[in-house]
Amino acid sequence: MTLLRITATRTALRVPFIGTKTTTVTPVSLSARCYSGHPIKVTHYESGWTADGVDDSIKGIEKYCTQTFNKISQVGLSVFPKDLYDVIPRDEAHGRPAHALMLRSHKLQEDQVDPSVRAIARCGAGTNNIPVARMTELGIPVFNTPGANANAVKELVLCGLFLGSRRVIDGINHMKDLGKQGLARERVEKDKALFGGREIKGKRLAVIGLGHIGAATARDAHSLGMDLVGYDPGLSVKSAMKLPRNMDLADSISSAVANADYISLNIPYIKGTPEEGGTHGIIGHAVLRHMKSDAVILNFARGELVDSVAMKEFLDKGGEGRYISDFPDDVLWNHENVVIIPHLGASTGEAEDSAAAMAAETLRLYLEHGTIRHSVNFPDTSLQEKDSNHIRITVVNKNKPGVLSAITDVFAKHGLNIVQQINHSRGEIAYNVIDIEPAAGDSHDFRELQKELTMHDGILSSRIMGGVAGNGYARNIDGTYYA
Ligand SMILES: NC(=O)c1ccc[n+]([C@@H]2O[C@H](COP(=O)([O-])OP(=O)(O)OC[C@H]3O[C@@H](n4cnc5c(N)ncnc54)[C@H](O)[C@@H]3O)[C@@H](O)[C@H]2O)c1
Ligand SMILES: O=C(O)[C@H](O)COP(=O)(O)O
Repeated sequence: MTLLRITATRTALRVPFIGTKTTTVTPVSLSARCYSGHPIKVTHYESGWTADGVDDSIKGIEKYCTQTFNKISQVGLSVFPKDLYDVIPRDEAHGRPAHALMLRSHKLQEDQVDPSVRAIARCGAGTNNIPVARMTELGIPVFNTPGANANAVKELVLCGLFLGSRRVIDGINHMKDLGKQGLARERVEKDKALFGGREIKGKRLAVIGLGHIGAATARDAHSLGMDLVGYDPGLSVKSAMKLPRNMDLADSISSAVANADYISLNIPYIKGTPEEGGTHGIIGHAVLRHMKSDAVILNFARGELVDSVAMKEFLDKGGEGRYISDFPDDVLWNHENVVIIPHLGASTGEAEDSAAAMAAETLRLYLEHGTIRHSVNFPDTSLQEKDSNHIRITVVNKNKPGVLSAITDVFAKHGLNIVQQINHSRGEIAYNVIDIEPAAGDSHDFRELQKELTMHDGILSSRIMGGVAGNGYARNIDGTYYA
């Protein structure tokens, strides 16, 4: 743990040796925090992740450790400066504690989240592979990368539109069969009648979910001459302004899909049925019965949104309906009116670079400055760094009465003046960024301050920032102090 006792003057912070190890760090390794260019001495409190014991495995680590699940773009990972971050694949970490986790579609288990993990970043949009509700209980922000891969997905949705209107895949497979038999030239003109299609111009597209992907799909479909209807009960003003001007907006999924020739699903997967507030199986019998028998359903959002059995019944009715999906499906995979793609929506170099870079920048902002943006469970929070000798402390607490005043009381008790602070809440959680500026000549016991702060009943964790990277974090796990 960092910063046990600090003796401050107006021009420099001097930290006397108290713990087992002393390091002198310069402002460069302080990740651009502002200590007016004066080197400060930081003492570690190396207790490891037990209340009192010392864990040798974390001694001497003076960088943030970001661990990756899935293959993450090197362009994105290069956002982490090498002097401040070690970035290692999880299966090469050999028990080294992580400060941040980065992943794509890996299904994260709670036991893969070390007690040292301060943040998790999903390089992509959907966070249903992360136990977000549990991370919120543990006070760990989960980030994603809104819009970073939207263009890639939109392009594959457009590809799906064309695949759904022309029997291109069946035709390609047929030509392979004929080629094998040496009959291609002889049969092509006769057999092409088997694979006739229709045009998308003038057809009606229903876009369910008008966020980054849905809005971009609507814009391009408009340029292709399609007639548009959308449904999104949470439509943001920003997204609404990006929609084609003559797009109809429906007040339910059922009314959006009625009369639509194509339906594009672009909504998040949320556990639970629609009746329970989730989106599991949202495209089931109740919605499918409103669809035209030749409707083409494009699912580049999540497989679980569609009730596969209900979809099979719809496709089996003998109409020309089709289902194009980016996700495996045990029921529909070999249906003649189904096209299954192996989750390729975001698999372009551009999208992988952009999502990884955004995730890395977001993690850096949080780890180095305490800033929160693009989080799916924490409130947006940003407090501009003051150009002075301040020390920044962040606190994650339960959003309930009395905790904020308890936090400020601890600072007052330690004779520390808060020069600026911000407190934002979201649902069950609240987050504070607090800057203090010890008066000239004062001596403060930061180890005790952090323990008192963190062990308050309503507090989940705290960080004293600006010391050695990776240190300065303490958690209150069910009344036990981990630092
Ligand atoms: N195939 C892929 O590789 C791939 C890539 C990126 C995203 N996705 C999926 O697509 C989803 C959307 O991505 P995005 O970047 O557009 O996200 P986004 O957050 O920008 O947009 C999602 C929109 O859906 C709306 N919405 C939520 N629930 C709804 C409901 N029940 N009915 C109608 N609208 C609803 C929201 O209000 C929001 O506007 C992601 O959650 C993810 O599951 C898939
Ligand atoms: O939600 C997403 O962003 C997509 O499903 C992409 O997932 P991937 O990064 O595993 O391709």
